[in-house]
Amino acid sequence: MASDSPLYIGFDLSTQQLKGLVVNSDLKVVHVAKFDFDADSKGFPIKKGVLNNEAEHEVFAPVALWLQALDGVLESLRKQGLDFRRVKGISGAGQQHGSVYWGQNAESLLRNLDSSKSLEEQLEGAFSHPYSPNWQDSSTQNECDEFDAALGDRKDLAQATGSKAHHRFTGPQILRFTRKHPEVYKKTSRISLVSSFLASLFLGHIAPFDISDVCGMNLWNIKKGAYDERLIQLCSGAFGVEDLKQKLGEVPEDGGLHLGSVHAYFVERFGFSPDCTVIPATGDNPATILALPLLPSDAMVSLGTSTTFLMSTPSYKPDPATHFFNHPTTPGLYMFMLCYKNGGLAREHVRDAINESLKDTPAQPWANFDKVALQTAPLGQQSPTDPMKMGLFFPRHEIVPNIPKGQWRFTYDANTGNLKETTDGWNSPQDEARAIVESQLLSCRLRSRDLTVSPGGGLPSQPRRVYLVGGGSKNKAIAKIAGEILGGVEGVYSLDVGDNACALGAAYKAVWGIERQPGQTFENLIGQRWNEAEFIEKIADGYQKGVFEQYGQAVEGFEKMELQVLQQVAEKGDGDDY
Ligand SMILES: Nc1ncnc2c1ncn2[C@@H]1O[C@H](COP(=O)(O)OP(=O)(O)O)[C@@H](O)[C@H]1O
Ligand SMILES: O=C(CO)[C@@H](O)[C@H](O)COP(=O)(O)O
Repeated sequence: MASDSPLYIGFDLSTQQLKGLVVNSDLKVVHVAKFDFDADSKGFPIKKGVLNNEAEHEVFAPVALWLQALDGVLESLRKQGLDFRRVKGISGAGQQHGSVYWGQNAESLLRNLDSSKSLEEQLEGAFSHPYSPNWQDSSTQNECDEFDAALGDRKDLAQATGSKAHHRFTGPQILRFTRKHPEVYKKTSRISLVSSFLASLFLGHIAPFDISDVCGMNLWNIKKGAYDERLIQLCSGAFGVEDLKQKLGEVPEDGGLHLGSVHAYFVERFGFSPDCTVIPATGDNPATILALPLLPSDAMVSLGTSTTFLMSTPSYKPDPATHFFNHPTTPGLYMFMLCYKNGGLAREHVRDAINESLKDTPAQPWANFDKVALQTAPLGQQSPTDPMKMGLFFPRHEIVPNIPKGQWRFTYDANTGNLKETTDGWNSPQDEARAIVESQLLSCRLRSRDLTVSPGGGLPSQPRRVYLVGGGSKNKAIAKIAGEILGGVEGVYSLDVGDNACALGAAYKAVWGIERQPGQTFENLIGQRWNEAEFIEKIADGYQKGVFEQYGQAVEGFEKMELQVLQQVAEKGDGDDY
């Protein structure tokens, strides 16, 4: 490639870090920089990127932290030798659902950014509220109940917005905000999602919401392609519909829209070209499905702080247990998603417990976890007549299903259907390495089975391929178990970019936004340039006859186990009952 050929940057503003990844028009990665919130930030008492108010089940992140991180990542890219003049387009991905509350002076502070000062110095005062509610927050049960009831019940809400009410969704969060901080809400000029916040910084004015990420609010009526008036009415509380609509702003349909040129701050401070164009940033999960030309028969599992299961599909089949979003680039397609709060951090608890029980601190912290997980038989069954061991391991209030934190261990006899809550026969924590991975993946299989089809040849319904992405995708033990449980006729794959899939998807979105021909879809453009042999690697077998069917029986027990736990917590007046 010529030394002045175009480059594109995708940013990923996730829970624990901000990444910036640069690609060329051939989709090859040429630079990656990362700012780890806990390790690299100064002045924020955060842990794993967030702050907690346990008493109210609140989880939130300081917005100024992200300003510090953005200058930090751009500085790292400069040190790596990135020639910013070549960057033709920028897009991004933000952790979903988080909201940023801008003060009255926001537009003027953004417009007048001074390149001799840092973003943090200049914009610290641009917010009416210094914190962004995080997707791990579960403070909004009352508001969720009101959202579910607003259109009838949770099924009706899911039908309209793609999801039932969820604690982390922005609509219930805004409603709670109007009640907890009415004076601050009154002084708020605009509300951004984390994705549109990121785009706003580059633009130097407040960017609109993205057509996919807006579906994570419980406010957008997907089939109507507009805000749902009844939900806006509810969410605006005492402040009125027009006021809220003005705070939220318009939502352009085109995910490749040219929002405008990068602000002079970035031109003067880092050497961007003044005609570098900002393309809408989307949610981190929608961006992840853009990291490759994903087919409707494929599944992606993102093993980040959260575990998410993602598919691209032409069918809109909303259900209270799942999520549907508009596809980030392609009208007529949807993104199907399951999201587990107890993903990476829950697996880390088991990993640490195993290392502790072995009194070992291995150089590769996952070494013991992996060894034990692979030594354990599927479902802990030494022989087919043994009962299956299965459990739920939730150090945090879980989303799917809505169950408060806790641990539950069961045995299940698939022949008799007998399910028993017991720790008998469990060797904890060793048995939990395999059990926690199985638990997360059995839940994915249970909830995605209606979207998968038989690949033919008499094989059972399953994905064509399973792609693993996110921090946990480098773990071969998890990949092996994923293939055994989810299947995948062609196998389990990881992306060459490892845990940077989300930033890569954002960078590809920028390539598409700038280089597409009129009417050219994302799939078409990326599909033509995609170099499969170079970009992905098969890391585990997928469908294996026998074990796949064994896990098929386990799914039945797993469903029963969840229902039993849901009933127990409902009797205690905790959680809810879908
Ligand atoms: N070798 C590994 N095996 C399993 N999990 C891992 C491994 N390496 C990193 N992880 C997990 O990856 C998570 C971070 O994933 P990442 O996708 O980078 O985060 P984010 O959610 O912030 O985007 C950590 O919580 C960690 O548990
Ligand atoms: O809440 C969700 C999706 O609904 C999470 O997936 C967030 O989008 C944060 O993701 P990571 O930081 O784990 O990537």
